[in-house]
Amino acid sequence: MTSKIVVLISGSGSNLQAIIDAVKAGQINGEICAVISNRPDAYGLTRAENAGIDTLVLDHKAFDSREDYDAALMEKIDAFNPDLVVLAGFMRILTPGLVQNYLGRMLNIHPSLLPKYQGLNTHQRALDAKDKEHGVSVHFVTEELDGGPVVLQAKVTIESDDTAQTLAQRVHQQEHIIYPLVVQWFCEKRLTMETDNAVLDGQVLPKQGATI
Ligand SMILES: Nc1nc2c(c(=O)[nH]1)N[C@@H](CN(C=O)c1ccc(C(=O)N[C@@H](CCC(=O)O)C(=O)O)cc1)CN2
Ligand SMILES: NCC(=O)N[C@@H]1O[C@H](COP(=O)([O-])[O-])[C@@H](O)[C@H]1O
Repeated sequence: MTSKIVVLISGSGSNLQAIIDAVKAGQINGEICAVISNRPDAYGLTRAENAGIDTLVLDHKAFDSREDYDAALMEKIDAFNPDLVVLAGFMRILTPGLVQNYLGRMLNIHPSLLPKYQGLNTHQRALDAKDKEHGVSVHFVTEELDGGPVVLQAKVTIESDDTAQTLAQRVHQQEHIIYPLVVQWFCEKRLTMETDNAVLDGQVLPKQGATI
């Protein structure tokens, strides 16, 4: 049975593109039913249109409150009755009501080695802290911002001449490898969220997720 996927974006959509490519290549047994953006200018919308995927813009600026926005967003998402909701650079903090509705079937990709650097501006924060390594985490979405069970991480070494831009570029490369893999695990029904844990092939994953 092909899994139905709705992807939420806010920007360039390079992670969306990686997932589109993996579906097209048969790596992911799923169908991207729709791509929804909170920003009308997101290039990811063009990527979706080029792939023949339905797109929808739900501009958060058109709503009076976060709750009103999320209620409208839920209505749009549920119209596709997805098995999985993928946040691919979706830059809105989601309210508890929406998160509960998709608990265990909503994934996010975050550009840090969680639990380090939840929130924004992660690359510069890692540089400012003079960290030796950085990376990316794919996790289930819970009410706690970037606090959900981690499924998989990938690491990159921070070089002495790195800027936030050069670091982000190397992190992106890892993102495009691990996100399609995690989506594939979910679509193969190998990956679940049980209480506060990510479980792969029946095994509870460690705090930092699986290692590939
Ligand atoms: N309840 C949750 N909502 C979201 C999660 C989550 O784990 N739980 N993950 C984030 C994704 N994210 C980082 O990975 C993230 C996105 C947005 C923000 C943020 O501060 N957004 C601001 C607006 C910023 C902007 O428009 O540029 C806001 O919503 O006011 C922090 C982290 C997705 N949501
Ligand atoms: N807090 C969420 C966050 O910062 N997510 C990050 O936004 C970028 C989206 O790129 P993309 O639009 O090219 O996929 C990615 O680097 C992702 O890790």
